[in-house]
Amino acid sequence: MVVPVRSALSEQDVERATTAAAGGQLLFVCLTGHGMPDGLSAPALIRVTRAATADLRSAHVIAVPLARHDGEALDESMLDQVLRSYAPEAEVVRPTGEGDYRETVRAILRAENPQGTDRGAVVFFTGLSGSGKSTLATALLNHVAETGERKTTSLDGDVVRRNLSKGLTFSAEDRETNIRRIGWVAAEIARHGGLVVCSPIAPFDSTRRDVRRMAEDAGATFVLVHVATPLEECERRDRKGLYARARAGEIPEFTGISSPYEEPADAEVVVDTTGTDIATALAPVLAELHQRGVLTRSAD
Ligand SMILES: Nc1ncnc2c1ncn2[C@@H]1O[C@H](COP(=O)(O)OS(=O)(=O)O)[C@@H](OP(=O)(O)O)[C@H]1O
Ligand SMILES: Nc1ncnc2c1ncn2[C@@H]1O[C@H](COP(=O)(O)OP(=O)(O)O)[C@@H](O)[C@H]1O
Repeated sequence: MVVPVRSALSEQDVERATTAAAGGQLLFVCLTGHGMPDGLSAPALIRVTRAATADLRSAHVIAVPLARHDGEALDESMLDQVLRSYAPEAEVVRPTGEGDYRETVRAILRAENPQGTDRGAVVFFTGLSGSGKSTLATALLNHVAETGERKTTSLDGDVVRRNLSKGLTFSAEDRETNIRRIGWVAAEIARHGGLVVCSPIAPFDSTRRDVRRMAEDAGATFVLVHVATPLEECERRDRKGLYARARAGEIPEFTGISSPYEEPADAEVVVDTTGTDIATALAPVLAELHQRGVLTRSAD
């Protein structure tokens, strides 16, 4: 009997396979190639399969790096060939995943898929220069430092450009490289359970969506915050005098003046900081983070 495995086996799956094998050999084939394991990493798929079948005497667990292709029919026929090459005469038992999991399997699934504040998270502020991204990011980081609930990392636009992205320009290509680097680092930190607060301009919709995908593929919660303070207000603030210089033609490709900012249509939170204090502007961000389980504690 041969069992192709793409996700955790339930007790009922194992029982069905054992009954069908009627004392004969059982071969569990973990499909570990790209796109095959369902919601698990390849090593975790092997571990849960070993745990689910630990009590079986005549069972073997092997891993086959068969990757998912474009069509279901092709995937099925490749799988069929693979199974037949390992066990030419064997009947195939397909698991349903329905039923209960053994405690050892559940423990692995829990560790692989952390929930609540154990789960990594990326809070990504985007908006024009002077919109309030750094101020709100700092306020959020201070809030979390005060509650002591989670470990945090800040990836602020200006700071990243002095370190990780030193030497990059403000061309569209370099901005994209800059944001992808932020996304990659953020996803790696979040993969290990950290809370990452990013605050670059990130003017392009497609790059922001890529960053969301990177974070979510790392198993993290992603929250996009559009700091939607209008250009007129950012320009009125002109804290660094950059808008005046951009208007005077001294800074080329300045966001909002001579370089585009694509407003996000997929932001979880939108805040306009015009005429509001910082705590008021941060409130909807905190509400979203509490609602998503990223934070649970309140500052006193
Ligand atoms: N041409 C041009 N356009 C926009 N911004 C400019 C430019 N040149 C320098 N600066 C300063 O760089 C900060 C933005 O850097 P980012 O890395 O966040 O930008 S981007 O996401 O790569 O588009 C931005 O900082 P913030 O004001 O904190 O947003 C500016 O101070
Ligand atoms: N409610 C608010 N939230 C955030 N910033 C505000 C608010 N009201 C006024 N500001 C001011 O706006 C400016 C925003 O600057 P900054 O946070 O550096 O923006 P960015 O990082 O988007 O360039 C700061 O001088 C800040 O004090």
